Amino acid sequence: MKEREEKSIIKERFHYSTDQVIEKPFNWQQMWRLFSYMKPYSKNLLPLAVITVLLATAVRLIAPIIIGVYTLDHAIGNKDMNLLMILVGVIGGLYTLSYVANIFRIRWMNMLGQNIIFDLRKHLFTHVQSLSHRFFDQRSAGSILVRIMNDINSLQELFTNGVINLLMDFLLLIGIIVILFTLSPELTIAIMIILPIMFFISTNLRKKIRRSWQMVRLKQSKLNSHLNESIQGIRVTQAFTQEKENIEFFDGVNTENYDSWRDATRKNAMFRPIVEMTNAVGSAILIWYGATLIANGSITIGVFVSFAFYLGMFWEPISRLGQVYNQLLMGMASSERIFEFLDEKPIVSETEDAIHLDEMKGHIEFKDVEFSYDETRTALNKISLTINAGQTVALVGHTGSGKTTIANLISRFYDATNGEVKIDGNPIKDLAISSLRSQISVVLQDTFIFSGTIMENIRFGSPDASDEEVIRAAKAVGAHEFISRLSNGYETEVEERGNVLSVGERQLLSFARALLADPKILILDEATASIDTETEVKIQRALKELLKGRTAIMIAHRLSTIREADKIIVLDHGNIMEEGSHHQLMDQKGIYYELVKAQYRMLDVG
Ligand SMILES: Nc1ncnc2c1ncn2[C@@H]1O[C@H](COP(=O)(O)OP(=O)(O)OP(=O)(O)O)[C@@H](O)[C@H]1O
Repeated sequence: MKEREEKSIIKERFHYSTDQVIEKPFNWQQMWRLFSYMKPYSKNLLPLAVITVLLATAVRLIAPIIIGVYTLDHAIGNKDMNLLMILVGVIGGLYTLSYVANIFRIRWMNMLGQNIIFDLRKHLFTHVQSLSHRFFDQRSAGSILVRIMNDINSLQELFTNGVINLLMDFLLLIGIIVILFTLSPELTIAIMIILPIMFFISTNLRKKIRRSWQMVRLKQSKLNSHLNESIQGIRVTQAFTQEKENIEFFDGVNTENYDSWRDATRKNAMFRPIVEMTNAVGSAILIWYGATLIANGSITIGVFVSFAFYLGMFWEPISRLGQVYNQLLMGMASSERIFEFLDEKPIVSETEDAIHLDEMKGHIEFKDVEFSYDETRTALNKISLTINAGQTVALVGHTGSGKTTIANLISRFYDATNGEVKIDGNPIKDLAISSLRSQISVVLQDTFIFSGTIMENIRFGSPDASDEEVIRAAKAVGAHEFISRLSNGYETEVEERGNVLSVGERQLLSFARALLADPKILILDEATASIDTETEVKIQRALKELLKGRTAIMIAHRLSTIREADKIIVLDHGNIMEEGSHHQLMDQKGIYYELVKAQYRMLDVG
């Protein structure tokens, strides 16, 4: 009992919520949208591939008649050796043509498939880059990765083989039916009896197959999300010795993934045998009824042989169409998920006539701004504040009081629910996002370091900066010293997230990165929290110089760092409680005074 309880706790630990199975019927509009990715190739690769398909299909359709009716009935039946030789030559020539056409078909189709996948992945990545913070708040990184990698990969087979097979098989099927009817309508009708049975079985299976492929994607996404989180959080896991529990949870997710695959492939595997069974029934009918027709003189042996050839070919496109249909179903499930992302509009968007502020001054105004991340809680409550250009303003308050939210609204990572944010007198919604953000630098406590060299990391926001400028920025924030001590100095490679650097060193890097971008507005969100006091003093000194001519918003819990700010704004539960300089607020003996006193008391105790 206890064991079961423990297990359920582990099961309850991770939640990956947003990737539900999207249940929609087969959707032609979506199909059309997917195929529209072929459009850029409609003048080169696509027509070339279609021509080769038409050639190969035509050869396959003509060959059985030549072999059956012409060779058997005419040449061999009439012992016409000349005709026989000509026919052998024609058959040889046709097969050579088909062979060459197939080589090119495969080459061109692969190129077409790869190009479409390349375009689609680029489109999706570009789109995801433009999406607002809210989108990423609601999804795990792993589930986004699945869509950009796995879902797009699953379309590869469809575009490389599926689409063209669809055309080829469709043409073959129609061609064969027309030829069979021309040769012997009654024998054709006899064989066709099986078609509806087959159709009925396959349509029933279709729905189940489609749903199970969707389930596979869902489970894969969950597995990916969990993997991503486990690896990123491995240090915490090990510190709390939760490896065993994590492995157990992973086993659960991995098993779910395995089971979903097994279920989908099992249903998938039923398709082919059904087609082959009906093929066998068709052959039996042909032999029995065909023999009767030969006996009563309705058809010749040549027609019978041609029929046998066509029958062999007839089931091939049907069976392959079944496979293509499965590919289509998988493709539909994936494309539904891809299009769901592509249809996601950036919540923060700009108007067509957005203003480009080339020389921002840095005057910020909040007027009755209300904001909530979700419907349940208010993060900011009718906030009004003014920050003059060039001022340094500190935001203080308890955890969760709304400091970062104010910074988020200034960078326009979110839009205010009510009220207005203005920069240099312009409503922020009227500004071009790139012109706004390129003049704002944000330094967060959790600094993101990209894989690459230290030099590249500092240069991240200002790709045109010279090495000298990078070094100057690093010196200005006191990062030069530790960088010089690294094995390769500025050329030292750091891995993703900069795990080889200390938190403080990463912080210094992000300072240099922010300053190099030469912003008009600098937002420092708990930026000096991980830096030792000595370095902080250095940075404070450097900052004084660097903040000249810029508007700065400093968010700090360590109140000693913000004493000299022009203005201190005290927040509580999304409301502004106090506003003024350090001395004014100390005189007021309000919340700020209490916070400062509390910190001094803590220091005294320490
Ligand atoms: N992405 C988010 N989605 C939903 N709620 C959020 C999100 N970010 C913050 N919140 C909530 O909004 C409120 C204000 O958060 P905010 O990050 O602005 O606080 P803060 O004052 O910066 O806190 P801290 O000092 O801990 O950084 C909090 O209640 C927080 O839980």
